[in-house]
Amino acid sequence: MISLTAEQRAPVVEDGNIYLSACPGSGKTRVITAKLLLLAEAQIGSPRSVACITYTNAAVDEIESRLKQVGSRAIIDCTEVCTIHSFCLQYVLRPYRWLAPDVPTTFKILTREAPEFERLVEAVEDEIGRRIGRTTYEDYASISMGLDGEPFGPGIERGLVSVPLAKRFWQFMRAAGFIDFSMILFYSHQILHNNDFVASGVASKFKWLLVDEFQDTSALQIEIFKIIFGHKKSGFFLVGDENQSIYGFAGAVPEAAQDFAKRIDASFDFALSGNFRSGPRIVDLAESLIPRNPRMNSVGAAAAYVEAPIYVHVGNPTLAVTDYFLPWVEIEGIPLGKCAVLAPWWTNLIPIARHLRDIGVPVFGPGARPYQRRRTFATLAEQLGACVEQEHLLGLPGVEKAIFRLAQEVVGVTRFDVFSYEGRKSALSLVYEAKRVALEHSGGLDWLRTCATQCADILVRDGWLLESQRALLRQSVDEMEADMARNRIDTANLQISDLGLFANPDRAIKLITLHNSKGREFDAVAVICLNEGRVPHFSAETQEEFDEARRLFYVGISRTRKLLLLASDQSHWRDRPSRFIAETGIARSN
Ligand SMILES: Nc1ncnc2c1ncn2[C@@H]1O[C@H](COP(=O)(O)OP(=O)(O)OP(=O)(O)O)[C@@H](O)[C@H]1O
Repeated sequence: MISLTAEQRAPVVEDGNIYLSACPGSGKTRVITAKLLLLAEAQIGSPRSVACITYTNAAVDEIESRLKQVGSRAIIDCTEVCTIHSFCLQYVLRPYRWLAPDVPTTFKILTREAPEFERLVEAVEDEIGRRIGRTTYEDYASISMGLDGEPFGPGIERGLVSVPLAKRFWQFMRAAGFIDFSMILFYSHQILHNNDFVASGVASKFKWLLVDEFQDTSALQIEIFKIIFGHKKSGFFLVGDENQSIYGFAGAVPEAAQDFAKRIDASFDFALSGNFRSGPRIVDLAESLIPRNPRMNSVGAAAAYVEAPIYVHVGNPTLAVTDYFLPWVEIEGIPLGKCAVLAPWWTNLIPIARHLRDIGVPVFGPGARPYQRRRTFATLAEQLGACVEQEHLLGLPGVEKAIFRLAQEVVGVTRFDVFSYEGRKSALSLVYEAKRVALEHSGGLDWLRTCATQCADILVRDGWLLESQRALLRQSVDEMEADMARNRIDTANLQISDLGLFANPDRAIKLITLHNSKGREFDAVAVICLNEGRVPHFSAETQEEFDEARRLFYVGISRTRKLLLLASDQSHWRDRPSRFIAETGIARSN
């Protein structure tokens, strides 16, 4: 069974709809898993299930693996752990696509990483004779379809993508047989809203819906939940932290989340205030920034962490990492793989990643890869690079996933049989070949070139690639080389282990944006670029925008267990440290 504290157990054993407010590090995942087990056990023998809807695929994996450790087969069969997008795909959009005529018949999901994404953006920009700028792709990637079917998001707000252009992009997307993540929600909502029998079917299937990170639920998701709730067959267990709501720009509406909880008459009597992650000095700092009621406290092993947070104001952000953070983690004996540098934007992280790589510090994050991740051979090469170094074969599932992705991208087919005996044999052949090639070519680039040719032979032989596609991997290595030349990488010194690092980042320091750090934890964290104009962003005008920036800062500082370094710098607009530094009351230490 899962061990819980009294405050964790209380909402688990309570009946009825609940909105659980939970502080950072309070074990939300543990509580949700315990609740899921309890509710699913009651469904054994009935056709109904319990859905647990989480924010990311990583959270799905974590809950599923915990379930497998503690739940019986019969219980697990009564659960469905998924993101809201896969929930909608599985129970609404795939089975009832014919009720949404705008959705292509056999649609695929367009992600930012798919090569078609950039091609479609280019087609739209071509039409108006505009050249692709530094941020064009990201501007398009930031756009979502709202409840009313209209585009919204930072790209629109900044005026870089007009509404007609966004709609043209969507038109091209659908014509090419794709929809994006926001469309999954939009069309699912449309189907549920217009077709009572579909909504009733979903509500009948799920006795309970457990929703994690409820504070960042978008208006569309809430409308979907409202429809399901309207059938009066399903209960809701909502878990969230209103102080960690950071996705307003992407459509999250914290007040709408609270309104929904009130509408379903959820009990607000439960709160988690024990933080198992961060030491008391870090908790005090977070409390100065955003006081909670009840107050957050360090509990368990975290209560014994003694280090106080440090604040520095330096010449540039890289110095904060090299001159303060790295020496500190070394003195404290914290492995690099358990450290993270967080910044407001990924563009802040790129020069730091490059510098750290140049001085031999293994890094994982934006700008760390010397070539573009979406290159056809990149993922498989990285997985194989990781296996070359290992005696054991724990990297095999990673190789299988890479073959799966490759077949999907290149051949355009979904080959689940990769995860069978045949796939395992191919993966093993690739690993042995990669190891053999490494004996002959120890330099990263030579290894990459030879491996691409040999791997293509194996993949064609085993039927994962077509004969006509044999040359693609080798061509992809040429593209990777061109990327590296553009990035002025010293390819003569590229090691196989440099490639392997991206498949197996355990020993690398993580460079992450504040937004992407949500839900993660590290032993040591440096939050950098804490200047006015960055946090809060210079475009912030309304109180709500300032409040969201404060919450973003709060998410960042609450990711660490032991060490916290905050840094502002002189390289930015007016050099003024973020107002939130003063709000924490932390003294200037240099
Ligand atoms: N009852 C408990 N006993 C011991 N450790 C616990 C307990 N509950 C949670 N923890 C530990 O606390 C840490 C934080 O848990 P978790 O990651 O679920 O936090 P969270 O509430 O999701 O945090 P955040 O919202 O900040 O992401 C984990 O390392 C977890 O193992």
